Amino acid sequence: MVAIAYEDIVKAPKALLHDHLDGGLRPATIIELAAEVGHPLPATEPDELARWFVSACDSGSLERYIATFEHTVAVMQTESALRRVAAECALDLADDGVVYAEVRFAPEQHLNRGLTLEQVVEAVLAGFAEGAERAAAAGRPIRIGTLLTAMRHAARSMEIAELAVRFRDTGVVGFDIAGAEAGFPPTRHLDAFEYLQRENFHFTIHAGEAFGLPSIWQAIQWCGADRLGHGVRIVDDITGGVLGRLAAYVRDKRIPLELCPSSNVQTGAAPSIAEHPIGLLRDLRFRVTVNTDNRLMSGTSMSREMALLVEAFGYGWAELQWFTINAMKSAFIPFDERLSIINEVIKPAYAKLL
Ligand SMILES: O=c1[nH]cnc2c1ncn2[C@H]1C[C@H](O)[C@@H](CO)O1
Ligand SMILES: [Zn+2]
Repeated sequence: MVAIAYEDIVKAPKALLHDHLDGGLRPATIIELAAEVGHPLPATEPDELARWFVSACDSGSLERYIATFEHTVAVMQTESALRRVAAECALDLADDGVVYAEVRFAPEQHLNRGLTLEQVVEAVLAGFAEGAERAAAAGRPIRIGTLLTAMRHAARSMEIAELAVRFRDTGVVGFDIAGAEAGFPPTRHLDAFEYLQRENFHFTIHAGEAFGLPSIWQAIQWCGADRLGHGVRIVDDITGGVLGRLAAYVRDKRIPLELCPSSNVQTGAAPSIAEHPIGLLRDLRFRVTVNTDNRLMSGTSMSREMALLVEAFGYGWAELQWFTINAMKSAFIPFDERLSIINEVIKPAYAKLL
């Protein structure tokens, strides 16, 4: 098999479903914005700060990993900062060859300097639009959908779900809950999920990352999640290649798994990339997608995640196309729009590579 060059992975179109806005800031931007608001940082030089995030997140604990977001959330408290961070996010993803991305963030975390929830969402949407416009002008078109996240330890999920529905025609394509998983089961937010179902809206739930099967079961069978954020611990219901009832349900219903290999190794959800359950789940034909989670905290990108899998599992273009089409099929934008990206952008590009 011919080895795949990293530059070629960058050029190939990729689709990303699980990326946090506050987990993907440019280190230099954090430093500039922190200076403006007087927020103290653990490092003051971009490369050093980048290394600090990755090593602080390498602890094997989701809670300690999430604690590092203190430094990104602190500098995302004004309309101009939110707009800039969102625009740079769109540009960075487009530069990495991402043609479709769903980027999520929790509006409730950006109210410390007096913004309203609406102002926060409007600023981020304006930033994505600006970034996507600049990327298209540079010859790298990208479509970005926004997901609004509610924090699972807090009690604002209903309010955030209503906010998401209010912005459904202006760029918000779905809803999510995130934050520490152990002790905060999805059913805590059942009213929000039931509301979203009545509204015919889409949502994913972080589940099966730091907690196991009960979390996945609740997310799907109680809350009605369209997709699983991570969902990697579904392997606990697979023994010797034999699927238990929950794993069988997830596979039979083609429930998309938003797998995030590097992030999972950092938080201890997987021992290494080579031993990541993505290998098994792909072999068993689950609806597997590859994602970044937090590019800053993992020092990663979509191309890097793909390259790590190529190296660890010997994947070729056929597998990379499969992951990409799986993600595009599982996106929260309308079916006809998904199909046109698959048929007009993804398939023609991979046809030249296969
Ligand atoms: O992988 C994750 N699991 C649970 N929560 C997460 C993960 N990555 C980021 N978060 C949290 C921290 C962010 O501040 C929040 C919204 O993006 O979501
Ligand atoms: Zn996440």
